[in-house]
Amino acid sequence: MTVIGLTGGIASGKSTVTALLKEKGAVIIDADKIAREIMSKGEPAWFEVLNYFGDEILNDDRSDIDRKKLAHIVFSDKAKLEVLNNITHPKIIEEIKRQVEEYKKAGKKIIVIDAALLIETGLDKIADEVWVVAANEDIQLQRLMAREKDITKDEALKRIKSQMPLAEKLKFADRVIDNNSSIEETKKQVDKMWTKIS
Ligand SMILES: CC(C)(COP(=O)(O)OP(=O)(O)OC[C@H]1O[C@@H](n2cnc3c(N)ncnc32)[C@H](O)[C@@H]1O)[C@@H](O)C(=O)NCCC(=O)NCCS
Ligand SMILES: Nc1ncnc2c1ncn2[C@@H]1O[C@H](COP(=O)(O)OP(=O)(O)OP(=O)(O)O)[C@@H](O)[C@H]1O
Repeated sequence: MTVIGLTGGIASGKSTVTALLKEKGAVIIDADKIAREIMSKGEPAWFEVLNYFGDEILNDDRSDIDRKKLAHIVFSDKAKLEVLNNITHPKIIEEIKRQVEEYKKAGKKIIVIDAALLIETGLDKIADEVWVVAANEDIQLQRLMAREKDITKDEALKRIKSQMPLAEKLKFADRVIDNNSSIEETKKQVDKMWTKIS
């Protein structure tokens, strides 16, 4: 049984790599999905987030948090990002740990935690191995802007800069997947790594 902590900057290719690992039989714990769930309407984080950021972060029919509005606020203001992190991270960490235990009990052999903030949240400590998906900042920016059509270059850069630099992340890496070239090249690296762990 191996717990892999898969990390990398925004749009570095984590989802692309986890999709390949899933095809091979790994189970995936997606931190972004958990973050959305713990902040959905009526959940404790929903109330805490609204309490601090106010109703203006709601969408027009007030049925949900407008993630674009919230992103605009927190990625332009370090202190506010820290408040959001302080509200959400303990809950995300708790849920990820719960899922890891559940999968272990179910006898799953390879468990992957897909989290951009794996190291920042200390979740690397519950992983047997840390894998870093590496993409240079210009590639990250290019792919992020192609994926999120309505994000401005300034917003994209702010989000990239709000994260731990790749060079720092690499210090924690047991394995590195270079995702600067084609998906085919990335797949070859993942295939090789899979044979080593399975
Ligand atoms: C700010 C929010 C509303 C923006 O939502 P949006 O739908 O635009 O983005 P999404 O949640 O899909 O995240 C996309 C990527 O943004 C980056 N990102 C998200 N949160 C953060 C953060 N707190 N700090 C730095 N980067 C972040 C990550 O690379 C992530 O993969 C949302 O990201 C959020 O609630 N973040 C706080 C929770 C968190 O830390 N999530 C990441 C867990 S690893
Ligand atoms: N090697 C590649 N060549 C071309 N495009 C790629 C490659 N790898 C990923 N992409 C594309 O780049 C974008 C970002 O990749 P992906 O969504 O896998 O990154 P991520 O790290 O999971 O992002 P996030 O931090 O937002 O969760 C996607 O649109 C994806 O299809």
